[in-house]
Amino acid sequence: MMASSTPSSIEHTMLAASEQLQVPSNITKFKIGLCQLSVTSEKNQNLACARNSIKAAVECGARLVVLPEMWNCPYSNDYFAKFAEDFENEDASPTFSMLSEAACSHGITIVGGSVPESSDGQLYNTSCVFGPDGKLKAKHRKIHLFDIEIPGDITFKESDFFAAGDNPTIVDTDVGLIGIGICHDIRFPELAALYREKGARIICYPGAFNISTGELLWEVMQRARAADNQLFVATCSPSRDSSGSYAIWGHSTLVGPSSEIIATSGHEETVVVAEIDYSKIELQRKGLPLDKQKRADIYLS
Ligand SMILES: NC(=O)CC(=O)C(=O)O
Repeated sequence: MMASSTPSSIEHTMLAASEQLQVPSNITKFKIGLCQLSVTSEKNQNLACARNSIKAAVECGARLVVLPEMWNCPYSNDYFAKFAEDFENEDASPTFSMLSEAACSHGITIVGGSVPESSDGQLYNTSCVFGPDGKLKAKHRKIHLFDIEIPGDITFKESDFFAAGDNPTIVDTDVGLIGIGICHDIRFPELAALYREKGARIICYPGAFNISTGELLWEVMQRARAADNQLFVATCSPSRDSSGSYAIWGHSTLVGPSSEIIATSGHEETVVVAEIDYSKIELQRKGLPLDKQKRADIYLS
C-alpha cells in the first residue's frame, strides 16, 4: 500500500561474537512506513516535513517508521558540519527531540534515517533508533564511508568529512530484532550475514544512492541482501531534488525474504506503507534451508 535519553539508554550497538539475541515471539505481522522525504537547506523545514510524514505513515497503520539517509541536511559536503548535532546533549539537538517526541506520542519504533552527528570533535553519519517510549535504543554510525571516483561520472568522498563507525548495530525493538546499515553499508554482505546470524528479521538501510549508481545497483543490492539472508530488507531514501548538487535515486523499497519487492516508489516525495509478515521468513527458510546447506568448513580455508 502506498500513501502519496540519554546515552545510557543505548541498548546495544556492538555484539560480541558469541552473543545471541532473542527474537520476541509475540509479533508476526505489522506495517512499516518508509518516509521518502524532500530535503531542503532549511533544517527546520526538514524537521517539520519529517514530522508530518511520520504522522502520515502512522495514520496508514505503520508501527515501524524509517527515515532516509541525511534527511535533516542536504547530502553535500557544504552542509554536513553546519547541520551536525551532538546527541549526547539531547536538549540542544532538535533532531533528537523531534524523533523522540514522535516515537513517544505515536507509540511506535522509529529508525531515524541518518543525520550528521558531532561527537568529540569528529563528524559521523549516524542513525538513531527510538522506541515507543521515546527513548534512544541504539545509534549506528555508518561503517563503510562512500568514497567513489568514477571519471566522467561521479566523485564523492565522505571520508573527507566523516569518521567511520566501528560497530554493527542490531537492536531489539517491539517489532523484533532489527539490523541497521546506512547506504553504502548495503554493499557489504558480511554485515548483513552477521545480522542474520544474530537473529535479525529485518535490516533497515536508510540510503541516498546517486542516480549514477542507483539505476543499476540499488534494487539489486537490496534484493541480494534479502535473498542471501532470507529476511526483510527495508530501504528509505530522500526524494530527488533536481536543483541539488547530488542527484538522488529515490525508490524507497521493502523487499521480502525470497527477494520479492513488496512495495516501492519512484523518486518523488512519498510515504510507502507495507506489511511485514515474519511467517514468510520461516516459510522461505524451510523450503530453501540455506543455513543447513551452508559449507562454512570450506569457505575460509
Ligand atoms: N550515500 C551513499 O553511501 C551512496 C551510495 O552508496 C551510492 O552508491 O550512491
